[in-house]
Amino acid sequence: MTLSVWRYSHLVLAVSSSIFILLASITGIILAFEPISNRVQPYTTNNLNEITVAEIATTLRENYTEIISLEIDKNDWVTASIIDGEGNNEIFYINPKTGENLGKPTETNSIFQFATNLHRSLFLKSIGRFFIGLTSLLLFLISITGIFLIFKKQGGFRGFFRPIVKEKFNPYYHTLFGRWLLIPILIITISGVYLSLEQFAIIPKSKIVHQEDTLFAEESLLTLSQFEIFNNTKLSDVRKIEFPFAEFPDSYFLLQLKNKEVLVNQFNGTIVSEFNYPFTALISYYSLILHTGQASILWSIILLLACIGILFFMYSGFSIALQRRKSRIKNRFKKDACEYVILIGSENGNTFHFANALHSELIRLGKKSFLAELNSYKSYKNMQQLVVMTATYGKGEAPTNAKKFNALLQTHQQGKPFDYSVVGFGSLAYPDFCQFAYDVDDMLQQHANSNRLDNVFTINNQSLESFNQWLLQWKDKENLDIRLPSTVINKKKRKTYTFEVTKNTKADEQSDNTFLIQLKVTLGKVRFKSGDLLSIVSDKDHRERLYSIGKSDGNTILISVKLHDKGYISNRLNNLNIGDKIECSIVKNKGFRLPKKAKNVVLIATGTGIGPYLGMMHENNKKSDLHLYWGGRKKESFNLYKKEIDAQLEKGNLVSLRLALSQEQKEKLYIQHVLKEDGEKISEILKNKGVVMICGSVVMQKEVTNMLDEICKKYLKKSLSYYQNKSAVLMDCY
Ligand SMILES: Cc1cc2nc3c(=O)[nH]c(=O)nc-3n(C[C@H](O)[C@H](O)[C@H](O)COP(=O)(O)O)c2cc1C
Repeated sequence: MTLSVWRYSHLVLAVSSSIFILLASITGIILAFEPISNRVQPYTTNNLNEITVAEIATTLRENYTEIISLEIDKNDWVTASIIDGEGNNEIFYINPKTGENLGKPTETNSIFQFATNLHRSLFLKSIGRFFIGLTSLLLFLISITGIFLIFKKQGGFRGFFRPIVKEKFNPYYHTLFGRWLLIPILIITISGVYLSLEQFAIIPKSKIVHQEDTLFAEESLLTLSQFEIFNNTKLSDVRKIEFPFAEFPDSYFLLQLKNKEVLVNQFNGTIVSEFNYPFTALISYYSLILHTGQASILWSIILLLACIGILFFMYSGFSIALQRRKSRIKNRFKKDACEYVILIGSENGNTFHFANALHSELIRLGKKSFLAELNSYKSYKNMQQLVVMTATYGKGEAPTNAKKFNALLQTHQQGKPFDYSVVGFGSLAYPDFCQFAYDVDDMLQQHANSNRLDNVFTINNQSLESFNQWLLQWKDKENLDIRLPSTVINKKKRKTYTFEVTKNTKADEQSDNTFLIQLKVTLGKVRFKSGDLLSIVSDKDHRERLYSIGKSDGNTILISVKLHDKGYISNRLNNLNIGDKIECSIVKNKGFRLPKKAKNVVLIATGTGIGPYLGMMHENNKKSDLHLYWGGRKKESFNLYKKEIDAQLEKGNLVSLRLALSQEQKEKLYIQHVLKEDGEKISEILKNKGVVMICGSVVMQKEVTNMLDEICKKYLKKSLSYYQNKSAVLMDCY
């Protein structure tokens, strides 16, 4: 079954039952407090497993003249029903150890009564009960479809417990909490359905008929404390004890235990009849206990969390669905009238956001642009430019709305030649980064009349900065004055801090136009770790630039920057002098931190990608063995970092260093070549639970991951994705 069918069922079930689920969860939250509040009542006893039936029966006989019954409810409160000296029936809680009267049972708190009625029947008697039962069933089906969605998301059955890639808040926590609360929710729903079926007598309640002994044995008078069955039975196993109503041989003790009922001769304690409850009665008993959370505070807390979780799932689920709905397409012109065609491949709607931005800019510039999903690919009579923007899902597969593209491409031909560009949206956290974009590029290359304008451009984590980079290069080729609309730029505001420059090496003093700048926050404390990102927003075009940071002495930030001629922010940073101030914010990047547990870590970087590693070496107080591979152009290129690296080598914070200096010999030597030479060592590290980290450009990342894949296949007989799935390969590339 396809992803969309599961997703559609999940959503339809949720929408159709949302009001009832809402009511059931809110009342469920209130009711979860009932067993918790009951537990703190003075009648609650925690030692029922230390008291035998013989002890309590003897105590009661000593204290009261006539006893009718003794009952232990789901809160472990013990109630005695007796006839007093004046012949009145009295019911009260007792201390099971001493038999002391602890007071009369009080009415259930009115809030709990109200919530119980609403939860059970919506105050609508049978009809309400029916809807509540149905809601349980629907919630059960929602959970089942949810399980399949998690399988799909995590790349199969085995991936169920794998770490979830952290994307946006709602999808991430919807999946994470979904996994945690799955079992309690399944238990709530199955027990709810069972109790409803029983209410409507679809599952019959079992009746017990004892086969009584007709000999009515009266001989061998024993005291209650001598009854074997009474001595062998603890109160924790008892639900109710009915005492004999008269001193006749055909009047027995009736012991209702958790799993059976026993008739006991009142004179000698022999078992007259014993009846194990049928399976249905046990299920009924445990359904009630599990559904209400009585009998265990821990379980009632879990139920409480599950009900809160259900409310969160409703909120996050609907907002995910809304986000997808936002990806509606609005076209002003007919498809055959347009010179620009933008085709989208998207699962969760984010790619639409970018495609819409380009589409509206083209319209603003008076161009005729047509927007469509990849699955609606047709022939476009006047198309001159095709832009495909697509996400990748699963194991490098097409998103749902792009699955048919390949087939459609074979069916629909384009009459005129056209240029095309492919922009891949993906995440480096997945083994097959933007794979579907590369596949689309291959498909289009085979297509008659197509002319590829540029290589596939990949965008990690919906980076606005990368999208803008692509837009700049594309608009130059198209000679268009495109600007990113503010709806795209102002996605979210981050908390900013004022930083002061404490060191700046300046680009003109180094080869390769790179420099190292050190910043310290001026006021308050800002928390960050090496590998996090520093965000600087340009006051000119309001675009955000992100730099990987290293954490250095005294909570200072260290970044390595390449100066670009036209780069506004890199020029601004380069021109800063010691003592100058700059406003920046910190973006947490938890997926790219120095691993706490790995004994060996391989650090791979080219150029300024070394920045976070400078901090990581500094932070390496657990003394993992760090092995650095760095790629640059010349010997002098490394001078900027040499002093610091030598110091770290000396301290033992860095164990080995290998440089790949491309222009220092006749044949170009790149970082992947050096990695190949050290293939065996790297494979040993991966095999022994070590971690490989990669930081730098996406181009380098592609070469390096290809080489690592080769190494893994050669030495470990496994592909790199095996280690990526185990979070043994961390990447931060741009
Ligand atoms: C379940 C799941 C699987 C993904 N698989 C990949 C993948 O294999 N390769 C990749 O580059 N990105 C992968 N991604 C990242 C998405 O392609 C990326 O976040 C994209 O920007 C989402 O765009 P959309 O919201 O338009 O669907 C995956 C994301 C999710 C949630």
